[in-house]
Amino acid sequence: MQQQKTLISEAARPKMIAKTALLIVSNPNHIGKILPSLTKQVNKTLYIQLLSALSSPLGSFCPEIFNVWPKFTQTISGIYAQTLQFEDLDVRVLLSGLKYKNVEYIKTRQPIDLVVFDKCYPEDDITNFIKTRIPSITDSYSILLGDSGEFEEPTVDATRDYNVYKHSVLGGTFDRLHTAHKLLLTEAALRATEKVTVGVTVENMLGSKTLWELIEPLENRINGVKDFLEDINPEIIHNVVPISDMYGPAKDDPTMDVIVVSSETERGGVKVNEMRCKCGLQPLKIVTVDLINDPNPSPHEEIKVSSSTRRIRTLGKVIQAITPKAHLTEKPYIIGLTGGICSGKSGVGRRLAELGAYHIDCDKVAHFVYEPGKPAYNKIVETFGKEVVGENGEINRKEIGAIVFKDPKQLQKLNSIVWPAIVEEVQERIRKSNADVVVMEAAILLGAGWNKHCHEVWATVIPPDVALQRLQERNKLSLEDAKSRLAAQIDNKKYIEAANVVFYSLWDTETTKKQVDKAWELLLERIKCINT
Ligand SMILES: CC(C)(COP(=O)(O)OP(=O)(O)OC[C@H]1O[C@@H](n2cnc3c(N)ncnc32)[C@H](O)[C@@H]1O)[C@@H](O)C(=O)NCCC(=O)NCCS
Ligand SMILES: Nc1ncnc2c1ncn2[C@@H]1O[C@H](COP(=O)(O)OP(=O)(O)OP(=O)(O)O)[C@@H](O)[C@H]1O
Repeated sequence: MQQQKTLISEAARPKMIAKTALLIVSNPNHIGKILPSLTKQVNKTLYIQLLSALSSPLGSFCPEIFNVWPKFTQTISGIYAQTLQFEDLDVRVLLSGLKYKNVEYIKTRQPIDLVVFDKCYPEDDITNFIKTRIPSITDSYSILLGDSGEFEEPTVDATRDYNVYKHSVLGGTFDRLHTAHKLLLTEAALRATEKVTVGVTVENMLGSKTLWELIEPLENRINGVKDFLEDINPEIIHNVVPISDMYGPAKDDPTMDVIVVSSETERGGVKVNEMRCKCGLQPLKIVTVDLINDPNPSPHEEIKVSSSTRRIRTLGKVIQAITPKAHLTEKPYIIGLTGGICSGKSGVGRRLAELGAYHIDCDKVAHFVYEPGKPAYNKIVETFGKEVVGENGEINRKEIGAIVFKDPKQLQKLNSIVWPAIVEEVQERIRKSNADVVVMEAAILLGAGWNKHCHEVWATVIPPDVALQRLQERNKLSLEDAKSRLAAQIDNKKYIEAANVVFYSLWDTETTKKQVDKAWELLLERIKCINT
């Protein structure tokens, strides 16, 4: 039989990057050796199946620990720990082969287009294995073979309790499902013979979290948890429900046996039990998982792996697909930059100008079109009367503000004069600039509907309490005045919903600059793709 010698190396790379790969592992301790090159070949999901847990023609090992599922916790934590630095890859360690004897098929929800073995096997055996064991394989799959797999006995912590129960429970926000979440869910699945219940926090529990506005909608978070559990252990029931307090269904469900927490939420587990006692129910067994630390936290990021860090890392990147607008020409590429008062728009605009964009501040353009002899001047005087003209012949903006801010109809009239004049002036400046990239900065971008003139919308946000403080300091306003200015604008969530890219100027200006520099670099790549 001919031995296939392909190793994971530059030469052996399949031509296409796979969306989903399945790694069949005989040595879970050495996955870290394969991952750096493997992560260049797969860009979405990496399933991991321990070969040693399968009855397989490629060889099967069945040491004593495979009869007690929760003993896998340490092995699986070890596997995930080796994947931590590849956070863009969705890694999923499959449990069915571990929990149930004589499992023959490796079932995955995503179709597999690359199969990787950490060891060389005869070619015929591999082909046969793939055909008979992986029903979700695509027609055009590729194979890679590594050379790190010789089975090593997994380590087991003899002091831990490895009991299994019918029904396990856990809770969380589960925003951007990360490695620590996956380990908690895995522990819950390993402990349960029949059912896992997961409580997912609803919006009223999220307000204190960093960048809470970027937390995914409840439905997405629930679906993320369900999808993961269905992949790793489809054989048990997954009951994933919204919770609006820290107890969720765990406070009064008599069928639950065990709650899985981390060392930071252990106290929550104890409180759940206190509540159960009040309801006359048995306390839940508490299984505590250690905290997992982030391999490379930056300043302002948490030491532990966390969803907040993942949210921070999206700043400057595209968070919402960019819809092509057929009515816009490819060049210049126009970015609409918007955000609330004192959110840092001007700072971001200035940095983009330093990087090479043609920056137009629409506030300044508005001042320009009000000037005597400029497009809006005569119409404003015709509409609002000579009273709005000051002694110097210029429009008195305070005077006109007093008229329009107490009467929405008058405001609408003013906007219908000034907005088109601004757009016309902006377009004229863009034409003259001959720029490749234009940044059109406007607080009212969304309200005025100017986003239709932009290829992308970028938004700056800060928490309302910080905006309040900055506004008082910068504009020398009283607390009351600053509050009413803030109350009049749309909230951060609306900006974020409309934005393709978001900046958060909460920290020092250097951190904001880094977000902008990243956004610029990624933008240039995008535009290059469009132009080539
Ligand atoms: C109130 C709760 C649910 C809110 O969840 P939280 O916002 O903390 O969720 P988050 O998505 O951040 O984390 C979910 C779970 O993963 C754990 N976790 C998060 N990061 C890490 C990490 N780096 N390492 C280990 N565990 C981690 C959390 O401690 C938590 O147990 C939670 O904190 C809690 O008190 N849980 C214990 C009680 C419980 O489970 N109640 C609901 C039962 S249905
Ligand atoms: N990253 C940052 N860290 C600390 N302070 C900042 C940061 N960015 C901006 N600021 C401060 O916040 C205030 C508002 O910034 P800036 O003027 O850029 O906001 P803006 O969105 O353009 O405001 P407006 O629309 O109200 O004119 C300024 O006083 C600025 O110094």
